[in-house]
Amino acid sequence: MDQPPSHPAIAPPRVGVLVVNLGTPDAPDARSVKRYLAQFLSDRRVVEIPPLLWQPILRGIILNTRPAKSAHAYAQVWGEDGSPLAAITAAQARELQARLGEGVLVRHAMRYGNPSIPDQIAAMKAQGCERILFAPLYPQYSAATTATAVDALADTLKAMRWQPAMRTLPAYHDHPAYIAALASDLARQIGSLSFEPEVLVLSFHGMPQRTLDLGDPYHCHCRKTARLVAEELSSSHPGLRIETAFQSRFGRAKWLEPATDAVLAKEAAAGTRALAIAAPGFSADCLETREELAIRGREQFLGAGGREFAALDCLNVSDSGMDMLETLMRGELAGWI
Ligand SMILES: C=CC1=C(C)c2cc3[nH]c(cc4nc(cc5[nH]c(cc1n2)c(C)c5CCC(=O)O)C(CCC(=O)O)=C4C)c(C)c3C=C
Ligand SMILES: [Fe+2]
Ligand SMILES: [Fe+2]
Repeated sequence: MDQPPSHPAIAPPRVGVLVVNLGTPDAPDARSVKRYLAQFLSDRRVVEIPPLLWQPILRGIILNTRPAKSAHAYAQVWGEDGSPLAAITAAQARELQARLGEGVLVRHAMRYGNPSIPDQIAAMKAQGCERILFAPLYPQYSAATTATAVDALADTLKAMRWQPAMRTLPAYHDHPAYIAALASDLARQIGSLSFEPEVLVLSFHGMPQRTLDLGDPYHCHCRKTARLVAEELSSSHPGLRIETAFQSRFGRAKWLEPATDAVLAKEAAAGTRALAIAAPGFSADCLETREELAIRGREQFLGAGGREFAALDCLNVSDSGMDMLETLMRGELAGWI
């Protein structure tokens, strides 16, 4: 029988992967932070207060006070390659590109700030991507993170005549590859500490309690991640107690509890001397891990009587972290590559 004709001259449609994270200011100064916070905190998925009430508070108070304070915090963690969140997200995209090979174009975008989602989708389309996997790197789904990133994608597509076909990466809070990556990376980091922690605190970014009451799955996703990681770690570290907490409270409303700073103070007061803290909900180290946990968390714990403290790294571009991201992306790209 004749072989079916091959068409070497016709290149297959190019597939793209756009990894997305929250975003960060362009520079650690009050002006840049103000621009970033104005965009971030005007997002109605993030602050669910009617704009007629919220915008005067935001423009009249918050944007006149917070940028200077936050810029000081950013300056403490800013590296030679800029904001840790930006540098690590870019590195994750480069590493994924190397792993997925030439048939797939990998880029990164930020929900707030740069590089923006519309700019990156347009650039990928211009480079021939007719199919794009949109991958917000939030393991736990929330409307304030995952949904708003997908909203920005939808707005982008709405303005395009010739849209690429899209898939979005689902939450992966209980994906076996994610749990295994966390358990092995945390075990590796704990094993290389100069002390043995009595407690490992798993600190997730907080959300208003109201979002849980309204049906946002974020809190349940965080709890499930913590339970699964604790189960995996219990075999390698049977004596290690694991606690879950929620950090970064913003505003006056009630947020998810227990609050990380309260847990650190309570542990020290109860006699815990050696403690490690990790932030499994952040795929890249950022202000909230390097400043809030590693600097202020340390001060809180040691100031309340603790002796040994370690803030562990996020998965970032570790081998286990990148193995996990490659597994997730290949799973979603099935049938496309
Ligand atoms: C990982 C998930 C995140 C959730 C959920 C989240 C909710 C959330 N955040 C704020 C307010 C702020 N967050 C800020 C920084 C920040 N938040 C996340 C992630 C989540 N936020 C990250 C990765 C970062 C770090 C960004 C960086 O540049 O490194 C900030 C800015 C910093 C500051 O001024 O403190 C604010 C403000 C709300 C209100 C919210 C839930 C509704
Ligand atoms: Fe946040
Ligand atoms: Fe914070």
